[in-house]
Amino acid sequence: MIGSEEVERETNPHSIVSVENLVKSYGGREETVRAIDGVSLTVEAGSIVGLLGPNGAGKTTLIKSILGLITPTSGSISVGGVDVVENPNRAHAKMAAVLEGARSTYWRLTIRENLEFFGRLNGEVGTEERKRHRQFLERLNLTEKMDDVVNDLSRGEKQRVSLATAMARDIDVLFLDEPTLGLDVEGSFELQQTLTELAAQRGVTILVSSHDLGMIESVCDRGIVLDDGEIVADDAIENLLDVLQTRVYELIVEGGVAASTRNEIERAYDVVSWVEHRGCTKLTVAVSNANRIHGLTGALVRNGLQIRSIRMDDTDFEAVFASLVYDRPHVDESRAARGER
Ligand SMILES: Nc1ncnc2c1ncn2[C@@H]1O[C@H](COP(=O)(O)OP(=O)(O)OP(=O)(O)O)[C@@H](O)[C@H]1O
Repeated sequence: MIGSEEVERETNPHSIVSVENLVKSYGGREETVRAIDGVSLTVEAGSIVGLLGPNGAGKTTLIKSILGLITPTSGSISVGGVDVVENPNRAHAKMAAVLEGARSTYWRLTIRENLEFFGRLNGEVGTEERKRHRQFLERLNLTEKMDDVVNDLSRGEKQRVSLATAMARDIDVLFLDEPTLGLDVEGSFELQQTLTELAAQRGVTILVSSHDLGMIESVCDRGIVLDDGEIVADDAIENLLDVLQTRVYELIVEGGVAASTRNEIERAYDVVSWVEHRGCTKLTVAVSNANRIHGLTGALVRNGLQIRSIRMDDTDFEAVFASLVYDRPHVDESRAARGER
């Protein structure tokens, strides 16, 4: 409305992002996927929040909705007091995103040219801005490559340029989707340091979605776990350590496993599934402390079983979240078919 001042929506003066009862459905009449199913949250300015959850949980949809890249089915979102759906341009001026697989830089331009281009989106690029760009490139170890065309850089360097261009604008909120994907250990460590400094020194609020639980643990103040479009946990990172340090192991033992042995193991461990196949049984368990695996192998051997192999599955987040955290049973078809629990 002409002449009317925008109503500040936040009730908490320190919150910068506010999502209320967000629903986002995809699809038509035939089949609808409710990717976000009634999510409400607020994010404090200057904090680093990790978004966790299995594949398809709704993390990317949530980030894209807050960014105003997709229109919610219902609910409201505001950033810095500005309604993202009603005023996408004003809200956008406060945010930047480094999204997985998305090209947020121009690959035919040099790093310097990219920074000038993206910097100009927020106004004139003067001496002050250029100084800030230089500092940022130094921090990201990109100074020497400033005049290289982005296309010629390594994957990790491209990732860092995306971050630099996002920060070339003076933004309040930064979103990152799987930022450590494709980075080596050193690259990942440098990225983590940069994020921590951005929040601490420039007060930038960061929302990061990642399957890299170690990274989430080391940079985030708070973790939000999504499953099936709903928030199933929202807590300080130290209260989520059980989840973050959980790993899934697959043990293969010779032959079948007696019901009494299964019961004993299930009483002591978070068993994800038992699957019998070709004369062997594959036991999948989630453990939050690797030392517990020794206890488990001991119990199997004591019950007369011979262990053929043990493998850590660092990628089975579905199992981690389902079996441990929120009591949502991970269905084992072989057992369901036999009518077992
Ligand atoms: N454009 C789309 N059209 C239809 N369905 C979609 C679309 N985008 C996402 N979905 C569905 O919405 C649900 C949530 O997807 P989303 O990508 O938000 O999850 P995610 O937690 O980011 O998953 P991942 O970790 O695999 O990236 C999934 O069931 C997905 O298949």
